[in-house]
Amino acid sequence: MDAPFLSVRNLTKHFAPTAFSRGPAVRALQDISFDIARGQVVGLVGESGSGKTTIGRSVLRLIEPTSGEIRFDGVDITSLSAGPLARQRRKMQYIFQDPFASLSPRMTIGQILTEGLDIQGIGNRRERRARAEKALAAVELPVDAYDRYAHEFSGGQRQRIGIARALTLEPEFIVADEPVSALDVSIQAQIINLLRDLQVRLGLTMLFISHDLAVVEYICDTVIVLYLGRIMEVAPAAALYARPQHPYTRALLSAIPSLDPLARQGRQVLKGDIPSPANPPTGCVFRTRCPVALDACAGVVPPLRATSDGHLKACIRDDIA
Ligand SMILES: Nc1ncnc2c1ncn2[C@@H]1O[C@H](COP(=O)(O)OP(=O)(O)OP(=O)(O)O)[C@@H](O)[C@H]1O
Repeated sequence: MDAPFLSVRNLTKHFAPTAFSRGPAVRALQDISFDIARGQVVGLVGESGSGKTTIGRSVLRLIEPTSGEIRFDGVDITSLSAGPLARQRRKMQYIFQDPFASLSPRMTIGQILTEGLDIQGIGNRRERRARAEKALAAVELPVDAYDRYAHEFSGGQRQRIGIARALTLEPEFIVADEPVSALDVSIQAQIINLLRDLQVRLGLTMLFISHDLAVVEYICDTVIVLYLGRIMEVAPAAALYARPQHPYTRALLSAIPSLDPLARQGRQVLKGDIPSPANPPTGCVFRTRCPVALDACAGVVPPLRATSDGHLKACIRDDIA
C-alpha cells in the first residue's frame, strides 16, 4: 500500500507561559496522529479552542510542534532546515479564515497573488502574471481584478482572492482554516462549492477546518472530531453523521439546528464550558461534560481504538454504540 500523503504522528503542542500569560503551559495538542491519502479531504471539527488551527499551522510548520512527526509526501518536515522547508512549502498552502484581515490593503491583487512566486523565485514577471491570471480565472474572478485593491471587493470575492493566492504556487496540499465562517451564510455555499470543484479538478489533498459540522459533511471524505487538544473520533463522513460513536460527536451533531420538532426534543445539550487547556481533566478530557461518564473515565486516557463498524473512537464505553 502507498504511504499516506500526509502523516501526523504523536503531534503535541504546548504553548509556554509568557510575561502576559503566567501559569502552566497551555496544552493545545496532545498526542495527535492521523493520515491523509492523496486526493482526500479530511475535516477537523470541534468547538473553539479545541486545537484545530494549531494542528493546521503545525502541519505546515507555521508554528513549531513541541514534539511529534509530520511527514509530507515521504519527507519528515519536522526536521527540515529553512531552505528545504521553503521548497516543500511550495506544495503546501494555507487558506485563512478572515478574508478581510489576510489581504494587505496596500497591495494590488496582482501583487498579493504573485508575492509567493516572487519569494520562491518562480518565473519571470510575465510568467508570474500569467499564473496569477490563471488563478483568478480558476476562482471565477475577472482578469481586471489584477490591478485592483482588496477593499474594492465583497467578502466572498475576497475569499476567492485568498483561494487564488493559495493556487498560484500550484500546491498539492491545502489547509483551509474556517474558510467560510467569516462570510454571510448566503455566500458560504458558493465558496464551499468552489473549493469542492477545485479540489476535484486539481486533485488537491485538503485538511478542512471548521466548527460547522454541516459544512464538513458536504466537502469531506473523513472527519476527525477534536476536543481539548485530543482526537475523540475519526470516521468516514457519512458514517460519522449516520452513526456517531463518541458521546462528544453525538452532542456536537445534536447541536446542529433543525426544523424538525422531534429532532429538537431529542437534542443533547452539553453542560458547562470547555475546561482550560492549561489544566485539563485527568483521564478522558471530555469526562467533565460527558453525559455517560463513569468513575473509571478519570483514571485513564482512552486510546483511539477501532469500533466494529470502522470508526476510531477514544472512549472506554462499548455499551453506548
Ligand atoms: N500563541 C498561542 N499562545 C498561547 N496559547 C495559544 C496560542 N495559540 C493558541 N493557543 C491556545 O491553544 C488552544 C487551541 O487553540 P486553537 O486556535 O488551535 O483552537 P481552535 O480549535 O482553532 O479554536 P478557534 O475555532 O477558536 O480558532 C486554545 O486554548 C488557545 O487559547
